[in-house]
Amino acid sequence: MKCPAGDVPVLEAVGVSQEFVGKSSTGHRTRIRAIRDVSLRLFRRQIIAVVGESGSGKTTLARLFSLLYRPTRGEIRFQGEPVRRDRRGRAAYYAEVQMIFQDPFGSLNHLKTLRHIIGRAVRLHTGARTRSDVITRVHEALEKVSLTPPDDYAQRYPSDLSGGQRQRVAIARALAMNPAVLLADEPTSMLDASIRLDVLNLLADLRDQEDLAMLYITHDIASARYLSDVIAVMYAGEIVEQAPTEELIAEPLHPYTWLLLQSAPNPQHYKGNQSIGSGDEEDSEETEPVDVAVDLPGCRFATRCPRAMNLCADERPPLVDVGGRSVACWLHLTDDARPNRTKIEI
Ligand SMILES: Nc1ncnc2c1ncn2[C@@H]1O[C@H](COP(=O)(O)OP(=O)(O)OP(=O)(O)O)[C@@H](O)[C@H]1O
Repeated sequence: MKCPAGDVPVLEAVGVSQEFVGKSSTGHRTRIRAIRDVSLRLFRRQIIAVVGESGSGKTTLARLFSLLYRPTRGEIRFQGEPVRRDRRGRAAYYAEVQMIFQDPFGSLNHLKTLRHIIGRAVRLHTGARTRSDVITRVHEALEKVSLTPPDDYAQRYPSDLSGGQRQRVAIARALAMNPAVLLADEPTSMLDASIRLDVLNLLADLRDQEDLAMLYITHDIASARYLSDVIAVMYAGEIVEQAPTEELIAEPLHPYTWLLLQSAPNPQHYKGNQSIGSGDEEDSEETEPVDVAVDLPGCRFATRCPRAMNLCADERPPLVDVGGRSVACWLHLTDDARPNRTKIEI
């Protein structure tokens, strides 16, 4: 993939794999390869959407970036440097890389006011120490997410707020630390359809106003299209295609991307109205997702792929550069393994 010239990625995964010990569908202990050899580079002011169906490894990738897991292989880098995992290294990282979770209610302490919730984060991760400094930062953060007047909201409890307002509080808490990166794992999936668009618009505005980079994790390719500059499509723990958003939508190269787009709602239907991501899209897939506990030699999508060839079941396609985009599919490799752009028609 083409990258902004000369820039160092603000956040990067380099050849990252994550394995768990779990049970296979037959009940035996087995190695689950949740993420396999994933590399991703996020630049300042860029929004990358990571899209894929349930079980494709999106949350595991977000957890690797939030240091909740130590990768089995590969490394996470911040501003070009491997992330240190000792106490001070983590504290420095969390001051720059903040996470927003799916469930805004679960991630907020119900017994505390917003002033306490956001103020605690301010005291822990910024230089603000005096009461008035902390309150100023809390009010600024509430204003940035349009919870105004801030001194009124600061006295409220999460239970006084709607789902969308709670997600705004979670975003305000993250912003109060002046981070460089937001990791947003399905931030709208538990909200009413009518307020999803508001939260997406807020995230888009914050990228511009706060110079933020964002990793937006979603199963909903429609919202990925709405918000992101680049889409990375994951399938069974691997990135199978990555491209600038409009190029990927206009001309998907991987058959899985093509199928994802076919099952997404018609863009004309949701663009400009409030119905982004009904949440039903992934159910429209009729075939079963691949079992990541089973180690297949070839392409992991081959058993579901309408364009599969004999080769696909035997050999894993590498992720190659095809005209400035990345795709892992034998359809795009010529006999002598040079990348080749083939229009997908299924
Ligand atoms: N702690 C764990 N132990 C064992 N297996 C796990 C663990 N976490 C994830 N997995 C497995 O790794 C694979 C990827 O899971 P992950 O939650 O990252 O996918 P996802 O794309 O985020 O799915 P969803 O949208 O349903 O959350 C799945 O097969 C899952 O069962």
